[in-house]
This record gives sequence, C-alpha cells and structure tokens, in this order.
Amino acid sequence: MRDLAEPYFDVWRLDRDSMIDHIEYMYHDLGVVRAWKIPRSTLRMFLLGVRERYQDNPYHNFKHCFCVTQMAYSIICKLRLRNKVSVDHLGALLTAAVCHDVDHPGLNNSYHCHARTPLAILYNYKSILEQHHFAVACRILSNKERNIFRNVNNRDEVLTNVGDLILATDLARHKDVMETYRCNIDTGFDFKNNSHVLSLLKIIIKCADVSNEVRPETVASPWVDRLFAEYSEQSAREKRERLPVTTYMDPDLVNVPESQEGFIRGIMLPMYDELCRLATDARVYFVSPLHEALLRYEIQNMRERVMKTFQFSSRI
Ligand SMILES: Nc1nc2c(ncn2[C@@H]2O[C@H](COP(=O)(O)O)[C@@H](O)[C@H]2O)c(=O)[nH]1
Ligand SMILES: [Zn+2]
Repeated sequence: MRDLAEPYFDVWRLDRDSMIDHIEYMYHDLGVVRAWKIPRSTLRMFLLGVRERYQDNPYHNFKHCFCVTQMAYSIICKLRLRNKVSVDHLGALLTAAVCHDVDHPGLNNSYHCHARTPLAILYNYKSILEQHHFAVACRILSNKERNIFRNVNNRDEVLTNVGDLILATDLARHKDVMETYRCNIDTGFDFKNNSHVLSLLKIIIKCADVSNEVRPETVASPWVDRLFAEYSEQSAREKRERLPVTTYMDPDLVNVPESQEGFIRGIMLPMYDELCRLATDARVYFVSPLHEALLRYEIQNMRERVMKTFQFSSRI
C-alpha cells in the first residue's frame, strides 16, 4: 500500500479490485476492523455492495469515492489524528467517505429541483442527493452479510454520524459547516468535545470531497476534464428539457481555468487553511500544492487575456 497516506497518491494506477483492497487496508490500519469486530468477508461484501451502486458517470463514480476516502485517510495521517479521535469517529468518517456519492445520477441538486424529480419531491427539495446517498448506504447495510456495524455497541450513534457527514458534503451547507468549525478553533478546539470532533470530521470529508487540485497536475487534470464533461452533459439535458441552464456547466459559456482559479480561491484555500490550523506543519502537504495549482491557473488565465487583447488590437 505504498504512498496511500500521501496526498500525491496516484489514484489512476489502481484498477477496480485494487481500490477495494486499498479501502480495506484503511479500515484495518485505523483500527476500525478490530474495534468493530468486522468479519473479513463482511467488510469486503459491504465494499463490493457499495461499488455496485456507484454509477458509471464521468466524475461521480467509484474512483471518485476512492479518491475522497484516500484523501480523508491522508488528512487523518498527516494531521496525526489517529490517536486524538476515537476509532468510532474514524470508522464513521471512512464509511461516510465511501458512501458519500453512492448512486449519484450525474445530475446535481439544482437539476433535481428544477426538474421536480421524484427524488426532489421525496426529500422535500433539501440536500436531495445527499439524503439519497445516505438512504442507499442504509439499504446496503441492512443486508446482514454487508452490515459492518453488526458488532458495534453504539451503532445508532455511529450511523447517525455517518449520515451527518454525508449531509455535510452538500455545498449548500458550506457556510454553516465552516462557521461552526472556525468558531471551535477560535475558542480552543477540544478533542474531548463530541461536537468539536464532529465539526472537524465534517471539514475533513468536505476537504477530501473537493481535493482534486491538491493532487499533482497529472492526477488532478483528468478529474477536472471529467467534472466538466459531466457538467456539459447536465447542461445539454437542461437545454433539451427547457429547464434553466446552469451557466457554470454550459460548455459554451464556461472558462475552465477561470472556474478552477475561482474554486481554489473561494472554496478550497479557505477550507484547507482552517483545517491546517490544527497542525500547521501539514500545510506543506495540502496548502502548498493548492498555491502551486492556483499559480498555474493564474498564469494560464493571464496568457489567455493577453492573447485576447492581442487578437482584438490586431483587428483594429
Ligand atoms: N469548479 C470545480 N468544482 C468542483 C471541483 N471539485 C469539486 N467541485 C464541486 O464540488 C462538488 C463536490 O461535491 P460532490 O459530493 O458532488 O462530489 C462537486 O459536485 C463539484 O460541483 C473542482 O475542482 N472545480
Ligand atoms: Zn463527492
């Protein structure tokens, strides 16, 4: 499992079965298998059940699930959290990361709202996909052979935490999740305080969920292409169905490097900055690569602006 704890881990070199092996390893390494007394076949059956339910979308697929789980694991390791956070919390985090986009249809919450889909109606137009991912996870866990919580004493609490962590990945909740965590850090983070720890786990899963640009350019770049390919499919569908078109997804309107610059500056850097206040030496692993990516996009955007100005002035 070489480099598994490194943010630069090359996720593209793993096939579908190796990803399962690597996730199994994380459950073992963080002591979850032992603490929860998970039979070997149960963990495997659970992971295979989850993998089966990930759809084959360009972006929201099982490899994205793997990436998010691996980055959450990397954050745990690099911030040296494994002895500060309980094993139940670590297990809830891994499980939430594994399940956080299960059965994602490749269309976001805004599409579901505008199209008034059955899922939107079922979940009352609130965190539609995230509630669905948690419901699918519960369905998988309801199978005795796949229930990794079977021998856990406080399984209701663990399952509630898994649900809360999946819901925290809804970007509509971003401001609230950030404010709660920031306030806990400002007033003195307390690892013995359950709500402080939960606020940290929410930031970890959120950081991991949007972590592509923390990875080296060769690993990140195919993810960016895939994200915008999925966006493009959604915007084509919105046009076909005469729904409001999400402008940042429309390939005729979007400028990918500008969008990435905005995403790094507006979402990623503030969140990773807050995360690393708990262990400033971890900035080198997570914040420095983001500044490198930001610089790359800034140069690219500046070049494009110069080219446009040049083309414009040579026409007049
Ligand atoms: N413009 C970009 N948006 C990104 C990037 N990485 C993630 N995202 C957005 O965040 C959500 C994450 O939630 P998920 O649970 O759906 O994965 C994702 O859908 C994107 O909208 C990025 O690099 N650039
Ligand atoms: Zn995700």
